[in-house]
Amino acid sequence: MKKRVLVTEPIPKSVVDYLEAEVELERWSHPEKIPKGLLLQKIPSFHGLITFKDNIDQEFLQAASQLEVVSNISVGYDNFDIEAIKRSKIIATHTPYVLDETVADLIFGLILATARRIPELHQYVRNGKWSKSVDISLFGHNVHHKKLGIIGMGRIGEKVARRAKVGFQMDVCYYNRSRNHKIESELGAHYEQMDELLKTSDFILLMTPLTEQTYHLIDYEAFRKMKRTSFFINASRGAVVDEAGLINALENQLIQGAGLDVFKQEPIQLNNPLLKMENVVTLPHIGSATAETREEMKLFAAKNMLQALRGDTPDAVIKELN
Ligand SMILES: NC(=O)C1=CN([C@@H]2O[C@H](COP(=O)(O)OP(=O)(O)OC[C@H]3O[C@@H](n4cnc5c(N)ncnc54)[C@H](OP(=O)(O)O)[C@@H]3O)[C@@H](O)[C@H]2O)C=CC1
Ligand SMILES: O=CC(=O)O
Repeated sequence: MKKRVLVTEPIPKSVVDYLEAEVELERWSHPEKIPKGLLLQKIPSFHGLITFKDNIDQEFLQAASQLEVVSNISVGYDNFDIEAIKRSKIIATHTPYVLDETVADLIFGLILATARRIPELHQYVRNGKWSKSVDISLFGHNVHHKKLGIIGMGRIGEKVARRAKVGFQMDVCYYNRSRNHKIESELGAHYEQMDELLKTSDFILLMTPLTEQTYHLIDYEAFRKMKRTSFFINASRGAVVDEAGLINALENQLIQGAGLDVFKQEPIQLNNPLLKMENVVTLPHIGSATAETREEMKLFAAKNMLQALRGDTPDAVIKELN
């Protein structure tokens, strides 16, 4: 008898066909997330779950009596309670590498949009304000040859560093808990302690995972150390920043602007003060959201699932569970 897999995110036909060759599939294909109650009701009859952002917590795991594998369609897995999964012996996988270039492209888009004020000027043209040469008060700032500080120089950070060094001749420094010797020797990016990076960078990119250690890693005190002319970019997870501290820092002009793909609460609430600030560019968590890359991520998640259900080691088991 075929094993049963539940997929709670829309997937393309190619991935459906790939999975159905080996397993019996049930799909939740609505644009809105599956309600938690319904997921808990359904999950006892499944061996596998392919998910995008469902919370895989203790309550879910208790209900998932036959579950063997949970496969996340994303590289970040802060929606997983890793300690609870360890105790359950369920295999958990994610989708690293396939999205790195795409997310790095988006991050450069955010850097450029923020420094060159692209959304604001786009609106200026559309609102019919372009009647003479653009006033100096609307000029942006250079990106090329500036200093980029990356907090979290991992797979995606490296791709951003490459773009910054090769395409924009930027001075790139980074902070991690451990040294990334490859990026130092290949690109000449240099390691700096966090304080030094905060004090000297023109652009500060946050690219760590969200963990207990990184929760509110950047708070008001961190913004106080940054240059008043600096731009803060976050494409990691909203909770790696203390969002109230960021709002405060922007209101007090401790930094010049921010480019944000991720927020404390997603979707963002419309009364969030960040949405009223001209010097803040906001995106709806779309780092990996191109048609090509999302399809590749879904295929990768499906491969991880089938490998695990066959008893093989999946290509991308979450490292704490390896
Ligand atoms: N906006 C979007 O759409 C997307 C967001 N993301 C987010 O980006 C994150 C990073 O992805 P990826 O590059 O693949 O991950 P990696 O694991 O490859 O890189 C993460 C880096 O963060 C560093 N890091 C981890 N913990 C700390 C810490 N406490 N202090 C300082 N540095 C730390 C790690 O170095 P070390 O261990 O040496 O400290 C590592 O270099 C994902 O977890 C996800 O949350 C990912 C894809 C798309
Ligand atoms: O945020 C997206 C991810 O892949 O992580």
